[in-house]
Amino acid sequence: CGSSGSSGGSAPAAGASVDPSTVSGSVTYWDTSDAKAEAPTYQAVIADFEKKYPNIKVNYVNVPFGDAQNKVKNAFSTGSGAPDVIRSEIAWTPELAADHYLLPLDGTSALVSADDFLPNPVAATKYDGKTYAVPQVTDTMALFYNKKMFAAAGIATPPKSIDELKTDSAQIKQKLGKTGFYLRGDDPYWSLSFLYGEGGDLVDANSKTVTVDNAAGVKAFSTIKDLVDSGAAKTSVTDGWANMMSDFQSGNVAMMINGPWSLATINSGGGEFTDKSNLGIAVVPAGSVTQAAPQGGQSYAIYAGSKNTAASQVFVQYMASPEAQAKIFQGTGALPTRKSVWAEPAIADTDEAKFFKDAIDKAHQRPWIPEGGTLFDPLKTEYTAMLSGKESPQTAAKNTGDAYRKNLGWK
Ligand SMILES: C[C@H]1O[C@H](O[C@H]2[C@H](O)[C@@H](O)[C@@H](O[C@H]3[C@H](O)[C@@H](O)[C@@H](O[C@H]4[C@H](O)[C@@H](O)[C@@H](O)O[C@@H]4CO)O[C@@H]3CO)O[C@@H]2CO)[C@H](O)[C@H](O)[C@@H]1N[C@H]1C[C@@H](CO)[C@H](O)[C@@H](O)[C@@H]1O
Repeated sequence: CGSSGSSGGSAPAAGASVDPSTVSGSVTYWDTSDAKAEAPTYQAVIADFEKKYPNIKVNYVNVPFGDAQNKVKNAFSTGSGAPDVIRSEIAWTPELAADHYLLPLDGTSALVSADDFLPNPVAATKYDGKTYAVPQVTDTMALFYNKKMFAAAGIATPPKSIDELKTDSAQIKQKLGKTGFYLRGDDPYWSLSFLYGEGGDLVDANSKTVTVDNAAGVKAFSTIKDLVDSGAAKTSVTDGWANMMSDFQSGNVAMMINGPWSLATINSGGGEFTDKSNLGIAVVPAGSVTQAAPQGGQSYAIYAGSKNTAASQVFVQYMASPEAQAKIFQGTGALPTRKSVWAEPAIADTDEAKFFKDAIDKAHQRPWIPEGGTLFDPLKTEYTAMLSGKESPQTAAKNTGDAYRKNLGWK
C-alpha cells in the first residue's frame, strides 16, 4: 500500500488547500490518451498550465491504455518510478483507492467547484465516502453510422432495435455488397449495451449476486452471436479496435458501436468521414427489453506516496478547470464533465454535444466498487471463445458467472 502522506516540506496536510501562486516543484503525469489522436491536445493544455505556473514543471508520460492499469499498480505498489498524477479510468479509481494508493482529495486544491461536475462522473470518484479522483472526461457508447451508405441502401433512419439492425444490414448487404455492422470482438465492454438491452447486467452489487448468466444474460450472448452468424455483423477477436476503425472509416461497414473517444481518430482519419457531416450518431439499438449503454470515462488521481502533492493538486485543479475542459473537447471531442462547460454555446451547439448530453445522463450506471474493473478479464475470455465458435452462448455466460462467483465469493 502507498504511504498515507508524503515527505518533503511542500506536502500540505492531508485535506488542506494550497495557494497555487506559492507552489513550486515538478509533477510526473501518466496520460493514457491515444498517443496520435488525443495526446497532442493534452500536451498543449499542459503547456498552457506551465505558462500559467512557471514554477511547476510537468513530466508528461504517455502510457498506452491497454496495459496501463498494471503499470500503475506496479509503480504504486513499489513506489519506484511512480507518477504523481495518473489518468485513472473510472473503474480503476475504487480499486486503487481500496489499496490506499490514492490521496483523498476532499478539501484540497485539486477539487474546486465540485458541484459543477455532472453527477454520474462524480459517482465514479468516490470510495468509502471520500473523493479519490477529479473527473476529466465522461463517455458512453452510441451507434456510429455512415449516412451516405444508409442513403445508398435506401435506409432513411438508423436502427432503433437489434431486429432493425439486422434488417438494415441485410439491405446494405443486398444493395451495397457490404456488411452492415462491426461488432468489436476482442473487448467485452462492447457486449454491455446488448446485455443491458435484455434487462441484464454483469452483477447486482447491492445483493452481491452474479447475474451475467441468468436468462437475460444468456439471451444477450445469444443475440450477439446471432448478429455474427446471420452475417449482419463482422468481428475479430484480435486487433478489434484497429479492424473496427479501419472498416468503418473505409466504408467496409456502415455501422459500429463506439464512444466519443473515437471521434479524434475519425475526425483526423479521412476516408468516408473527410466530410464530417457524413458521420451519424444515434442511440445504441435496443434489445428485447430496453435500450441502454454503459458509462465510461477518465479522471485525474494523485498518488498517495507522491513527494509533490502541492504541485500535483495545482496541476489537477488546472487540468479539470472549465478552461482546460473546453480545450480538451475542442481538440479531441472527448466530453466535458463540468456542467458549466456543457453550457458554453461553442460546445452546446455542436451536433456531438447535442447527442451525447442526453446519452451520458442516461448512461447505465455500473457498480463503482474495487471489483468492478476485474469483471472484464473473465468476460473477455468467454466473449472471445463464443465469437470464435469454441463455446455456445449458454456456456460462455455460465462460465463467466462461475468465474465471477469464484473471484468475488458472491452467490
Ligand atoms: C480489461 C480491462 O477491463 C477494465 O477496463 C474497462 C473499463 O473499466 C471500462 O470502463 C471501459 O473503458 C472504456 C473507457 O471508460 C472509455 O473512456 C474509453 O477509454 C479510452 C479513452 O477514452 C481514450 O482516451 C484512450 O485512452 O483509449 C481508451 C480505450 O479505448 O474506452 C474504454 C473501453 O475501451 O472498458 C475497459 C475495457 O476496455 C478494467 O478497468 C481494466 O482497464 C482492464 N485492463 C487491465 C486488465 C489487467 C488484468 O486484470 C491487465 O493486466 C492490465 O494491464 C489491463 O490494463
